[in-house]
Amino acid sequence: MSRKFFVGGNWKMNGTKKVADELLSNLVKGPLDPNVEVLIGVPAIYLDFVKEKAPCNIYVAAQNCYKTEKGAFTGEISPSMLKDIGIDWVILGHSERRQIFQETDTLIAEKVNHALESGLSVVACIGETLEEREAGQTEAVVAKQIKAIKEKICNWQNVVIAYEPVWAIGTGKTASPQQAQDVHKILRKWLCDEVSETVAKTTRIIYGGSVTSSNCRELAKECDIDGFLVGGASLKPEFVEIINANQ
Ligand SMILES: O=C[C@H](O)COP(=O)(O)O
Repeated sequence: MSRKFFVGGNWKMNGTKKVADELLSNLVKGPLDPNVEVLIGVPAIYLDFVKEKAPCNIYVAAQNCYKTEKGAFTGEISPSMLKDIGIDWVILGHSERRQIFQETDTLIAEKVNHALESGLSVVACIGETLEEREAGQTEAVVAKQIKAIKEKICNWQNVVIAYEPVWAIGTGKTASPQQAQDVHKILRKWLCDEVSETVAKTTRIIYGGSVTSSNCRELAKECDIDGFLVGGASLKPEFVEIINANQ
């Protein structure tokens, strides 16, 4: 069962309308490998603007959403609001949400469940800190994070898992292809043992953490790395090269 390569660019809290236009024209110019699914994670305020302009081969994603449809949750946006403006994807559980905004495994799992039930597809992020890796806890940490999600959802069809070691995000310290492959393999085995063999074989597990045009090809060669979630480099012209890492 083959898994289509998936590359997301997470703009985080960056950009203006002008920058969004430039990034979109870079993607339109491409050319992009047609065998890759491409997503851009856009700040909430620009979602409508970008969705109107993005070509249909680029998924536009929110970077967060809340776990209920509506109500007194000042500052939050709901999956149904995203659907209302034509957005079909959301990134949830990013380490910046976990660390800076104190989002717990449980809250993230609830958000993933509600987003899926509302008809969104989800990039669900997990990953260990440097301290956890050095303490030999990587496997336990990612298993705990993915288990929390498993306990809340019943369908993995619209889920992409992003393994993003916190120590590699925005630091320039990419995981080596072997380090990333080791964790992706553990995650796939976990899915096989705890969910099903089919889910293990079909779910994309993408890597994030200082991916650039210089290291993407080596990472892409690993059999359990099904793509990337790219931060800083998604704001540069080299994002096209990362999308085309398999060519
Ligand atoms: O969502 C993307 C990750 O946080 C990776 O960011 P980065 O490529 O800037 O390290």
